[in-house]
Amino acid sequence: MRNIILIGPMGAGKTTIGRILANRLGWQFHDSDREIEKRTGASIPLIFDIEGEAGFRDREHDMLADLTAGQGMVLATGGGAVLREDNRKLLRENGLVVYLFTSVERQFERTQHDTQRPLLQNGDRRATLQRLMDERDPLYRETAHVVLETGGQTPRAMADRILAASRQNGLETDDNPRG
Ligand SMILES: Nc1ncnc2c1ncn2[C@@H]1O[C@H](COP(=O)(O)OP(=O)(O)OP(=O)(O)O)[C@@H](O)[C@H]1O
Ligand SMILES: O=C(O)C1=C[C@@H](O)[C@@H](O)[C@H](O)C1
Ligand SMILES: [Mg+2]
Repeated sequence: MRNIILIGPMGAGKTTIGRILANRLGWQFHDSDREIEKRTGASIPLIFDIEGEAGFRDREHDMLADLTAGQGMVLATGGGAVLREDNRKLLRENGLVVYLFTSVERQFERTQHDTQRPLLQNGDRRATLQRLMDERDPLYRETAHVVLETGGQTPRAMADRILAASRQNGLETDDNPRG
C-alpha cells in the first residue's frame, strides 16, 4: 500500500484527522484543497467565482493525478473528489481509500462558521449538506476500501482507528511515538 487517502463530505474531518495520522506514521500530509490554493495562488472561493465549479473540478483532477503519483503520504481529498469517475479510479488504484462517514447533523455543526466552502455559502446549509450526501454517499462507498463512521469520536481516536484498519489491510509501519 502506497498511500492512505481520506474521502468523505465537508466537515467529516479529513483534514484534521489526516494531519494527525500522517504525524503518527511519520508520513507526509497533503490536502488537495490546500495544494490547489498554493498552485493557483487563489482561494477556493475565488476559483469558484472566476472559473465556476467545472473549472475547479478540472484543477482538482490535475492535482489528484499529481499527488497520487507519490507515495508514503496521507492525502485528504476535497468533498467532491469522488464526483468524477476518473478520480474514483485514480484514488482506488493509488492507496488505501478510507471513507469518513459523518451524519449531516454533525457536518452542519462543524461547518457553521465556515466561509471557505463555496457550495455552503448560499441557501439552506442543512438542506444542501443533505442533498450532497444523498448524491455522493454511493460514490464514496464505491470508491472506499474501508468505511469508518466518525460518530462522536475525537480526531485522535479516529486516527487510531484508521491506523488499525490500515494494518488489517496490509500496512506495515512503525508507529511514531511522538505523533
Ligand atoms: N472527530 C471530530 N470531532 C470533533 N470535531 C471534529 C472532528 N473532525 C473534525 N472536526 C472539526 O470539524 C471541522 C471540519 O473538519 P475538517 O476541516 O477536517 O473537515 P474536512 O473533511 O477536511 O472538510 P472539507 O471537505 O470541507 O475540507 C474542524 O473545525 C474540525 O476541528
Ligand atoms: O464538497 C465539495 O464539493 C467541496 C469540498 C471542499 O473540500 C472543496 O474541495 C470545495 O469547497 C468543494
Ligand atoms: Mg478538508
